[in-house]
Amino acid sequence: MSKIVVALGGNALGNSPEEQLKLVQQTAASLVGLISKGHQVVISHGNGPQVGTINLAMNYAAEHGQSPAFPFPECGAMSQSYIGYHLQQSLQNELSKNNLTKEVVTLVTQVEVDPNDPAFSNPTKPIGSFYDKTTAEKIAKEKGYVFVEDAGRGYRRVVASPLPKEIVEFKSINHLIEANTLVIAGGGGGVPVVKEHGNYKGVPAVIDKDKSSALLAGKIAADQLIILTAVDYVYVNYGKENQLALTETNSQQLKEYIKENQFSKGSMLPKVEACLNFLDENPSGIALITSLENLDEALAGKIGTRINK
Ligand SMILES: Nc1ncnc2c1ncn2[C@@H]1O[C@H](COP(=O)(O)OP(=O)(O)O)[C@@H](O)[C@H]1O
Ligand SMILES: NC(=O)OP(=O)(O)O
Repeated sequence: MSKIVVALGGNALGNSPEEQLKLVQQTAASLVGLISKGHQVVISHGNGPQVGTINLAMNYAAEHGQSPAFPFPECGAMSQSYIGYHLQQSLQNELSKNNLTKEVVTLVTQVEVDPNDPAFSNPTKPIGSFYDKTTAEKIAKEKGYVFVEDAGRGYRRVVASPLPKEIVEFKSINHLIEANTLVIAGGGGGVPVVKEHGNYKGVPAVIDKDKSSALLAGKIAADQLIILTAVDYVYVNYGKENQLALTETNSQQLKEYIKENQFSKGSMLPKVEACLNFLDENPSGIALITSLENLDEALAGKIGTRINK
């Protein structure tokens, strides 16, 4: 039996609640397949597009006098319950279909960050929709948001993405795992909080969920970290004619590729860094980066980038 942390990419979860539910249902079938083989699975997920959409909607309602203003950390918490609800329901239905008895729970998770993290003055985390350059420039002017080009897919608003330091609810997550409950935790990387005079306080940022998932995987001594996104492999020379899929690789080789700037900031780079962090914590572990839609094929060893220490 292996202990496996599976992190679902926010961008791989579609563009609407309907698309997301369909993709989550499909992934739930693969995850329950793992559980039925006796593996212990812990689930986390991203929230980039979702928290951006929630924030946009809340700001719009507030600007039109139809709702009070909702701070950014509250939007992060909403994204955890929105995605957690889809995951929870899909997993419950799939477990029941397979005659498996297991509790499923989503834990609203706060993750402590350093208030002096330099990330607060250098936004890198893409959130919300993709825009063309002209529209992005117009919104940036109107709202003061920062936009960047995101891995060849268009322009997106970026927010600060401080490093995760501590998972506030870690003990509860661990109790639930030990009680054989299927836990969904650390959604959207966790709602970022700082400690002020001994009290936690939410801060406007989006923690990279791959980094939080790696932290969680290290803390529970997971054997595997599986990062599910929109591409089947990590590539070198991504998007170029000589693009090459990495099937088996290791920390040393990936560090060399990072030096060559092979992985885009705010998308593939944090995933690769998260895998390196996990393998530093657990050198006998395995990290896998592959697509959400083809998880079964990846679990069968047919696709995906496998990373060893
Ligand atoms: N070297 C690379 N190999 C594979 N994908 C890359 C690479 N560089 C950038 N990407 C982009 O990174 C994306 C995954 O990051 P992102 O969309 O932020 O993930 P998530 O699914 O966690 O939301 C891929 O869909 C791809 O567009
Ligand atoms: N929070 C986070 O890392 O989200 P994505 O997976 O959507 O980038």
